[in-house]
Amino acid sequence: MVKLRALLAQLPAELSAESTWNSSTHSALETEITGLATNSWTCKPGDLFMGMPGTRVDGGDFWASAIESGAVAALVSAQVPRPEEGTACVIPMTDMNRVCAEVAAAFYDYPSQKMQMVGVTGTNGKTTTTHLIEYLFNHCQKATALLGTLYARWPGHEQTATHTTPFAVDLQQQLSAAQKAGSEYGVMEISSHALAQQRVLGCKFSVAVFSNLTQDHLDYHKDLDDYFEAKALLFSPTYLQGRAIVNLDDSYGRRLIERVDSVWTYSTENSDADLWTSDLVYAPGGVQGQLHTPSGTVPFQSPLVGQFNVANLLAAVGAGLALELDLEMMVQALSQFLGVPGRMEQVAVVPSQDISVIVDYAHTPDSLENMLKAARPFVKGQMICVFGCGGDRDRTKRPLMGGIAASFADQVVVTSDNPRTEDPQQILQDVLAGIDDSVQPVVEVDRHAAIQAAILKAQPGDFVLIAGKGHEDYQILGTEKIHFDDREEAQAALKQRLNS
Ligand SMILES: CC(=O)N[C@H]1[C@@H](OP(=O)(O)OP(=O)(O)OC[C@H]2O[C@@H](n3ccc(=O)[nH]c3=O)[C@H](O)[C@@H]2O)O[C@H](CO)[C@@H](O)[C@@H]1O[C@H](C)C(=O)N[C@@H](C)C(=O)N[C@H](CCC(=O)O)C(=O)O
Ligand SMILES: Nc1ncnc2c1ncn2[C@@H]1O[C@H](COP(=O)(O)OP(=O)(O)OP(=O)(O)O)[C@@H](O)[C@H]1O
Ligand SMILES: N[C@H](CCC[C@H](N)C(=O)O)C(=O)O
Repeated sequence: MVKLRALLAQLPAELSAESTWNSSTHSALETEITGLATNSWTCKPGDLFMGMPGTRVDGGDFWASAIESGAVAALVSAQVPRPEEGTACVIPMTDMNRVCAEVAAAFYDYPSQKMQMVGVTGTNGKTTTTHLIEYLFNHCQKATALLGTLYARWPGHEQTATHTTPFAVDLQQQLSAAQKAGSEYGVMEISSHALAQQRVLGCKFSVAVFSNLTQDHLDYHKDLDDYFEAKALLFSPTYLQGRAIVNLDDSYGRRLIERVDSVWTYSTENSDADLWTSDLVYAPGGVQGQLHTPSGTVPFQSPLVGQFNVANLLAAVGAGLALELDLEMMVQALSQFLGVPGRMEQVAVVPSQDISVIVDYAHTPDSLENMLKAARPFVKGQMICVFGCGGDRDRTKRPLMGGIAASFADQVVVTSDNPRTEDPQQILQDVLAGIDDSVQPVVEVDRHAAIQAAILKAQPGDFVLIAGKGHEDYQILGTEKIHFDDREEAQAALKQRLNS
């Protein structure tokens, strides 16, 4: 608990829109704040309400409802109409995103600065790399918290995540709980949205990883350069106070290297990098080779498949070495790390089936291509790709993904992903626009029927790759969220196949 006056005193002066307090502010300033809220509906007595400007409404306009629910005071954008003096404590501020992050970090007493933090950004690979880091660090006896797309977890605790990077209040609350539960290290996925919206402000990172930048989120970012600039923020002194670990094989990674002082590069094949691999042998059971690092060269083996996963493990080992973890111990742990739910996850039934079924979270052009290329060497028969594209998200990636599926798979089944509020048929048309007329994809708007058809029609030796939803256990149709899990759907279809 902290008095409002003490909390506000920690904010940079330029965030206050007015230099003097009015009389209703004075009594609130001496009141203890017991919690923070950014939603008027969930505001509790003793909370400080922060009204966030959104795309639909300005949360600040709901200060009256927050105060009625017991908020001690409200911080709002300067343009929000305020009450008459003496009625309620509503304080105008200049940049609510920044205010929210700074207040949250101060309220929870800067938890990230009591841990060694690793931030991972990039279009693809964040979830896999953060899981690898968590696994390697814990294997080296370093209690580590993980915050990302799937969940937030630390010793003795796990909760499902709603966003890749939590909003500032949840983020600081989770870091504080993780630190109090004994986490000495923390690893986080950091989305470009989070950086653009300053959700992570107040966090300091000892290590920041850049995996890659390819097309996604052009509904939110103006263009790829704008998307890159958002990701590059993580490597500025505002956040990074240690070493950058950057993918030398990625063109935006090479651009980033020019901007950072302390950097280790990694590459799956380029010996100019600080961490790189050679003598790679890929097999259905994983990959093995030589790992070259600033701490020496060692043989390694991993059950993960695909060249992109070699890049992910290089990034994870780099982060560990930057924090002085033992190379031999990390390499030993690599051989035991089996993967992440919904990433190249094999679906199997008993008795064993005559086809392979893989569920993967590829939902960008680059990851779809990587996934199909990684699987190809192991496909005896035909490679069948079932996929769709999310609604209310980057539309320009749809035809690109259609073209990639048609080029790299033998059969394409175009279906729905999470249509959200868009017309599902229109999304299918956007995907089909990228598929050459000579290809004849199966088009089935119902994802359940699409998965079932692909699995039932597959011939012995075929590979069915179901892309886009990975670990997700829901489907968003309109504004409704229903239970839907690609792995369960595939299992049911495989059982039907065995019984038919
Ligand atoms: C584009 C974007 O980031 N939008 C976020 C934004 O939504 P919005 O602009 O529609 O919000 P709004 O409805 O106008 O409301 C504004 C504020 O008023 C408040 N409010 C509203 C009504 C009311 O009665 N009372 C009240 O207090 C709301 O709580 C909110 O704080 O503010 C909302 C609440 O803070 C967020 O939930 C929402 O994220 C949406 C759900 C979202 O999907 N974001 C995605 C794109 C995202 O951030 N994704 C990245 C991952 C990307 C990756 O794959 O790399 C992530 O980090 O997860
Ligand atoms: N380093 C990589 N480069 C390219 N593709 C990758 C890489 N790692 C994983 N992929 C592919 O991208 C998909 C998503 O991987 P992952 O969940 O690790 O990425 P992410 O960055 O966390 O994605 P998101 O932020 O959208 O949750 C995987 O299922 C795989 O197909
Ligand atoms: N974090 C990503 C996930 C996309 C997953 C895909 N299944 C979809 O719904 O488009 C996003 O919000 O763009």
